[in-house]
Amino acid sequence: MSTADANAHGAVPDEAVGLDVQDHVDVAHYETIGEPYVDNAKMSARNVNVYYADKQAIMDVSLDIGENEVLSMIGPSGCGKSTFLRSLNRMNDIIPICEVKGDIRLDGEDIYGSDQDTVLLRARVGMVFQKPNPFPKTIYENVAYGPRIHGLAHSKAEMDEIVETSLRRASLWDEVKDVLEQPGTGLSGGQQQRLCIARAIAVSPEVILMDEPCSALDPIATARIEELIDELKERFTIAIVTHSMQQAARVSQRTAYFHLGKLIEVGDTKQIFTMPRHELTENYITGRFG
Ligand SMILES: Nc1ncnc2c1ncn2[C@@H]1O[C@H](COP(=O)(O)OP(=O)(O)OP(=O)(O)O)[C@@H](O)[C@H]1O
Repeated sequence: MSTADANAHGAVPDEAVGLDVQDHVDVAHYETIGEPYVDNAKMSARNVNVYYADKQAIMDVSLDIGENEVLSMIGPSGCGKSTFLRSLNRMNDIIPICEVKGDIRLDGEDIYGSDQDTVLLRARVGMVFQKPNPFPKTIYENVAYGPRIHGLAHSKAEMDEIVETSLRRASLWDEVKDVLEQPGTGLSGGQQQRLCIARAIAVSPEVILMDEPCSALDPIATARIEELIDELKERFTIAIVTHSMQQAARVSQRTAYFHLGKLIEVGDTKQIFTMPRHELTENYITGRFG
């Protein structure tokens, strides 16, 4: 029996599953259960290890994100979901003590290669954060900023077109088309988050990373973002970190469960939530810890 099978069949000690003792599970040698790889990978991570100085936050994670899929990443607080997500567009580079090891590819191209331009990479792999963070500029300028620095528009008409298309795709155009010169910060929280999504879309990304994009929003604003995610996957590949299992179940096709820096289980979202194979996954989704 492999380590993975042993884990799946209850080799995790009983005392490892309580609310207060999850930190004591020694996950370092666990193998991922499920299928981390897909045929149509847009991004692929292999043997990724991430450190903050001496502390290891991600342990040997291998995972694909399939083209035009929504992959959700779930797990207890501190399990490394955001750290892994940030590795996918080199946002961790801005944390001096953070070191990423392993291989991460976008369309087969090594994103940590010495010739990679991180500004261009972050346009191709955009990010939406937990707290809506519009620039202190007009609604129009929030969306136009990225296309301008990347030279994507050659005239005012072209820029107008990009701004309108991005706001339409972010499902915000009808609400703001008459107030484009007003500050983005004056919008409601949900509108601000859709503005941030429009800003990410405006530079024509291929992948959008979302780090708990709804955690600061009310249920109605959350529902709108979830609908939007469903529409966006027609054009983009999306990876989302969420604390809401209902949200993961609603928006994603595949779900990855992390625990103490390890990718414990990954698979079809329905299977993860109805028939988890690993005891740690089951304990988390049934609310025994998290
Ligand atoms: N900038 C940092 N410096 C040092 N340690 C960090 C830093 N960011 C995260 N960590 C540590 O790395 C580990 C993983 O953190 P991370 O934020 O990735 O987890 P998470 O699963 O996203 O947590 P949460 O659900 O609470 O947001 C934690 O132990 C955390 O304390």
